[in-house]
Amino acid sequence: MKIGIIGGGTVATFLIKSINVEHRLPGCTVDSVLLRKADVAAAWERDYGTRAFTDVEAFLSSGIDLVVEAATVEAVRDYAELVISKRKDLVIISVGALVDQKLYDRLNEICRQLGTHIHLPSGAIGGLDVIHSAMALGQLDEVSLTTRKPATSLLGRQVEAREVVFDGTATEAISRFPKNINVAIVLSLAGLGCDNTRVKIVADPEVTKNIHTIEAVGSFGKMSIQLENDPMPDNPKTSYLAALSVLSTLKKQTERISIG
Ligand SMILES: NC(=O)C1=CN([C@@H]2O[C@H](COP(=O)(O)OP(=O)(O)OC[C@H]3O[C@@H](n4cnc5c(N)ncnc54)[C@H](OP(=O)(O)O)[C@@H]3O)[C@@H](O)[C@H]2O)C=CC1
Ligand SMILES: O=C([O-])CC(=O)C(=O)O
Repeated sequence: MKIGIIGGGTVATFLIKSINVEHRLPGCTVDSVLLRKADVAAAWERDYGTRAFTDVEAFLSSGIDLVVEAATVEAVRDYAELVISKRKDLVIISVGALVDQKLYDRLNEICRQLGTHIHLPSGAIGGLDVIHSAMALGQLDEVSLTTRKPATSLLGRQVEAREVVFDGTATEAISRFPKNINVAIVLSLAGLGCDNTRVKIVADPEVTKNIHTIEAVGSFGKMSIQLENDPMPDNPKTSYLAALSVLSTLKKQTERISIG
């Protein structure tokens, strides 16, 4: 499988090192990367021997089978439709873009017409399997997410004491914190939707981890899961688990037996 990555930051670098340098996904290579700056593209070609493009059409024509978006919610808005229209499967990690129901419906319809697939990794959280099962008969009553992160990751400044910086719906949460709460949108899409999923975001001067607590109630019973995620050293907003979840999603594409 020939993979193309959009973005050249923390997750993209983790992927190219894991796949092309450490050969963690046999049969897969990152062949192309789409970046915004020519000097960064030149550095990627030099450092990783991959092809790096600043033009999206050239990137999509480079013989890749599947595209991983590892950039921003804006990049999803700009490129997702084009990628799947060229019959490339797409992995989206900046899931927050899909809070836009019109974009979601358009992408879904193109995939249906062309037989392409969009994969949304579980990212920095867990428990989506439970939410999915609960939704099989639509019997999920409540879902909530409480995210506690270092204040500097959320606000770009330190705070004196623990502070609730947001309490509302997933829809509002992602518009306020587009680089910190993509997890709320994947949770919403699996469950009750973005307007019916409660999100609380807490800036904490004490924590060094990204802590996500997910609670759900339905006909199955109750779920409560807490992740205490180690951050990526290069971008503490992003949890290591989020990068691992993209790698795991790619691995699943190569397997014949699906678990979960
Ligand atoms: N679903 C989940 O659970 C999680 C999702 N995320 C999301 O994953 C995404 C990637 O995270 P991370 O790698 O840590 O972020 P980084 O900020 O480290 O990297 C983002 C990269 O994207 C590049 N970029 C931005 N816009 C474009 C564009 N239009 N075309 C090509 N490249 C672009 C930036 O390059 P430059 O600005 O230099 O051009 C930068 O290199 C983020 O949106 C993040 O919020 C993160 C954690 C969890
Ligand atoms: O990585 C995390 O812990 C969560 C995150 O940034 C996001 O969902 O955008």
